[in-house]
Amino acid sequence: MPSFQDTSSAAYKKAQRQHQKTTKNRNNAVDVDWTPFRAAEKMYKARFPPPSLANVLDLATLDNTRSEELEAGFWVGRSEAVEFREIKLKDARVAYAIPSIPGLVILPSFLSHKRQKDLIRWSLSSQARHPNPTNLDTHYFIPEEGLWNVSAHEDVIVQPRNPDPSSMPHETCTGPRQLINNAPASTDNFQTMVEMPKPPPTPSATAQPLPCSHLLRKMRWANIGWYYHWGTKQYDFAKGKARVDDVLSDVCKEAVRIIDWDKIYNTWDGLDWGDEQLSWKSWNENYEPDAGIVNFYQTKDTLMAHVDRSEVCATAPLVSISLGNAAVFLIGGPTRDTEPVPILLRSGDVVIMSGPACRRAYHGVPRILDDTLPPHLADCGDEDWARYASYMSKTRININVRQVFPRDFVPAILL
Ligand SMILES: O=C(O)CCC(=O)C(=O)O
Ligand SMILES: [Fe+2]
Repeated sequence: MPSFQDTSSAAYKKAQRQHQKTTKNRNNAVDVDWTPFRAAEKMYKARFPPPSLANVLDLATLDNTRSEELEAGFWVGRSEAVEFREIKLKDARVAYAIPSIPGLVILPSFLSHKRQKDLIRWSLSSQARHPNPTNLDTHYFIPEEGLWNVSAHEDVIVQPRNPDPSSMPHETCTGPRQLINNAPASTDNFQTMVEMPKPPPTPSATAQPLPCSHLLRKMRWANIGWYYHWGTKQYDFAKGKARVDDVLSDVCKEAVRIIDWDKIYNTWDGLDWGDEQLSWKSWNENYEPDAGIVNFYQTKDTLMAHVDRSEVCATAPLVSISLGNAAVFLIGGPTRDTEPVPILLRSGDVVIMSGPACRRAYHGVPRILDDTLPPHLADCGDEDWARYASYMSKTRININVRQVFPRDFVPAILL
């Protein structure tokens, strides 16, 4: 048993004291915003008592080749925690569908160890840099080569943008991603969305000069493809589109193509596909990712419940790649009132969120599980990997890739 779960250990007692100190003056009034989703988030987020993972679906426990990885980390869930359906992939491997969430497909350990390393390298050294915005660009003069590449040579001090403090609302650059309820995008409101002003975000008045290595720990996201405007929660199509890297695009297409979507959707009638009726029949041929985000989580970071509804296509697969430390992922239904299913996502796992129900399901990441970096990503004496291993020891990366438009919709802006 890990020491923080052993009630007689010093580590447990220390956590208990800390918990008592921080909760001493807390107002215990009934939380008016209480929902089943919020309750689950709170439970998995808690530092004390540490959450039990007994109800968390951990598909890695079914795979003997992952036992070393499971033994190296403290946190393990259960394969019996949630009902699933096994789906044979076209290459004889298996994926898992969750009957309560139509369109959710989990491909455990889909990426080889080498591919995981390649995508971690790509995230930090190729994607989190100009011309792709990151959360830090608004607030800091980030060097064009990106923080990762610059700090390989010298831990230079990065200067804040220092705006006129009297002219803007207070905003910080490090907190969790701000998630507000935006109207879902669709082909009907596309033109209105394009015309809506997208003012640049305001730099923080309080950002201090910081060394690259320190700022890297504050990096939360890097943009992929179509530029996302966080202020309006809409894509800023007028800005054009950055290239989606071929390697990433190929990984995502491979994940979508290896699934026989008939096996997924044959069992589900009654889903409301709107104008995108039977669109899954052609995903194997025409799925094409063109936008996304690389999420960087440090072990204390969380991602609150949200729905990704900025894409004009509301049903095409969203491919979500997990790298580094493991996490608890929660996914529920169309409101926060649906009790979410907890799923343990480990490095190399791919999740596909597809179809009208799953793409509109609330989901979030309440917990990054510390000390779960798998042995194959740890420092192996390879000089080139050592810096990645050190950064990844406290990090989870999620590459979240989307197709913005339905295949038969060609917006005027693209003509
Ligand atoms: O980190 C994850 O697994 C999910 C990320 C996510 O939901 C998002 O980027 O919209
Ligand atoms: Fe999401």
